[in-house]
Amino acid sequence: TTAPDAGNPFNGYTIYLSPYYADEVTAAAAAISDATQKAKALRVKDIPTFIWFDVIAKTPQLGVYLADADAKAKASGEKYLVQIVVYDLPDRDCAAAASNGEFSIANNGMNNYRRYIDQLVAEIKKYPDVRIVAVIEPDSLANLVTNLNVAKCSGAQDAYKQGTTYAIQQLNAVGVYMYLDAGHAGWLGWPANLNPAAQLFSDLYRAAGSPQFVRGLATNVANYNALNAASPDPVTQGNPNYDEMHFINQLAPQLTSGGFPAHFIVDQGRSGVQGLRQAWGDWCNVYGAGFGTRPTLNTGSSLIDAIVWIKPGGECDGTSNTSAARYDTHCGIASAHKPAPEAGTWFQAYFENLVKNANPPL
Ligand SMILES: O=[N+]([O-])c1ccc(O[C@@H]2O[C@H](CO)[C@@H](O[C@@H]3O[C@H](CO)[C@@H](O[C@@H]4O[C@H](CO)[C@@H](O)[C@H](O)[C@H]4O)[C@H](O)[C@H]3O)[C@H](O)[C@H]2O)cc1
Ligand SMILES: [Mg+2]
Repeated sequence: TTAPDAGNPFNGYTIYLSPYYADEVTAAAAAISDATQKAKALRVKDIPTFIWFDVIAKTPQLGVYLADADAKAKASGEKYLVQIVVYDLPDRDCAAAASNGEFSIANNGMNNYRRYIDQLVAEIKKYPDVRIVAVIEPDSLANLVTNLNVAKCSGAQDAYKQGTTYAIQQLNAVGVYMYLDAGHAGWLGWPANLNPAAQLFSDLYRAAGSPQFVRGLATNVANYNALNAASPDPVTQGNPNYDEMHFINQLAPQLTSGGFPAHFIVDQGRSGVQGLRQAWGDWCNVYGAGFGTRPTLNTGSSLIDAIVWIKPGGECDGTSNTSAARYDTHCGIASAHKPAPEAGTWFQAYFENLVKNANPPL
């Protein structure tokens, strides 16, 4: 492959709008009777989100999106960038129940995962003119920092490291710009977690051969923290890194000294409203959340390439059905909007609140 362009990979690119999410939003708006809210909801169609490849069956769809972006680029003369999330490790989401994936380590999981990555790579190879930015495996390495006391996480440690290494090496070979998932300020941002996190990320990066297309880390994926909080949310009490900016400013130099000169992208898709949670660890369908700062390269920090919307607002975090196989107690607590459908499926009431509570307003 060619070497990566220096600097911010988003610079000069038109971000491809996910047709999948656009269809979800169109259907959602159709179900809203209030004219003002309906109009606001429809505006979300034009806001770029990341496309999640959470099952191997979706991998051929990447080729469809890349072909579409390629055609749009050739028709308009613009350069197109497609935002994806790679999210299918075996024993996925090891500290929770809500987003458990299709592959298990015990059942040929590593071979299946390599096949999943290989299928993404095969689609990517067909469209060399379309730029891809990928967030790599939300909730994987972060769980190895704080949850090795959870049996499923300690059991998944090698698979997560080997799987992530395979993914970044294979995607690097086809020029995909990558940001590894790094939890958020309320997870790895606690002072006690910072150095272990920096150690884990930089060790893995160097052991993989410092892949040149690995640009850095993604933070706050599917979480609700402010990038720059006007004042610390009460639940952050005790953590001086009370927002993503503080977390990033503390983490970046430790990564650089570990040989990983990381830049960042920060999810603000559901960060419009602060002060919602009973506890900072509340992550499931937090009630009252609003769409946050619109995606932009005007981030206010040379460490941050872009503010982005990674978790598509309206897609559920997890079911509130206590008898469901993937029921996680975090989706049944006071902070959580109930009743909620299965993770990844459309949560209409939640979406309507995101629209209503959007800050800045839609
Ligand atoms: O003051 N002190 O002295 C002190 C001492 C120790 C402290 O411990 C810290 O407490 C934190 C909670 O405050 C914990 O952070 C939570 O960890 C969970 C995983 O275990 C995360 O859950 C994931 O969230 C994802 C979406 O983000 C979901 O997609 C995914 O399914 C879901 O699993 C939460 O976000 C995240 O907020 C830290 O681990 C923990 O180390 C804290 C303070
Ligand atoms: Mg999840």
